[in-house]
Amino acid sequence: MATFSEAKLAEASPKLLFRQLFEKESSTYTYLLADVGHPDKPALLVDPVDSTVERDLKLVKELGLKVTYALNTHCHADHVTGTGLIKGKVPGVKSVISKASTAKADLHVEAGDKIFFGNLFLEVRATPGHTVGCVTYVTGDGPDQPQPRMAFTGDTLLIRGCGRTDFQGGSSQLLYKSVHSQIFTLPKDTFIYPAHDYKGFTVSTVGEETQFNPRLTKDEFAWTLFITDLNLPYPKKMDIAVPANLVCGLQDLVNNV
Ligand SMILES: N[C@@H](CCC(=O)N[C@@H](CSS)C(=O)NCC(=O)O)C(=O)O
Ligand SMILES: [Fe+2]
Repeated sequence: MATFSEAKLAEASPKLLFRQLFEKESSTYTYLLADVGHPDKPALLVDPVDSTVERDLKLVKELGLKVTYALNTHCHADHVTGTGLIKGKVPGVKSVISKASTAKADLHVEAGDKIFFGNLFLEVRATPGHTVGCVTYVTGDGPDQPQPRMAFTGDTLLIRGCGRTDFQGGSSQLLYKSVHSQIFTLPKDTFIYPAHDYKGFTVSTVGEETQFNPRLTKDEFAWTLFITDLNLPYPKKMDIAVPANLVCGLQDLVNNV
């Protein structure tokens, strides 16, 4: 006979709680997702920043959620990830990043992998180009999963923009291919949630970006000319951020061991 909690779990229908959080210094978005239809309210954080971990975990506590995973879309160059700090503060949280990133984490993911939180999940799409290990996390496809779908594109696709391709194994050819084959092929109503915004946008859709993204609507020749002539200064924190993010944001602890 099923116990009360097993029966409750079997009955539980997935229900997404979603919050978009912003870190001003690096213009980074962190996303909080939880299955609040599940008795444990399991949650995950995508691209947390070290300086806003306290804020994010306070919100998690207020909402009665249980964080199980802290994910990165890639090894960031402009800010230090909060995943290591979160692991230290919330026992049991597993850090997640792509295998191709070569960064330290509890879980290394590849294309097609699914990360479950309750009865909801994010699916991994490999979207290299901004860095060699960039991935896009897409909400699940299926009758119980939230619709329209949501794509957490990291720095691969920004709203009306995209990530630079001039460091960390970046490749303009790969970024173009990743966006066109892995993101623009999603249903048109799929929401685009990027890791940064420098222009005041919060959300877009696949349909909007396929029409209005000034970079990725170019043909491949015009795109290559454009992106190779971008000439952006390197991120100010790059020399601190990249080595720290290769060890889950815990460079100081690792160096002091
Ligand atoms: N000024 C910022 C860094 C800005 C920057 O280079 N952003 C990256 C994403 S973070 S790795 C990028 O790809 N930008 C594309 C663009 O078109 O702006 C700093 O100093 O941190
Ligand atoms: Fe980046």
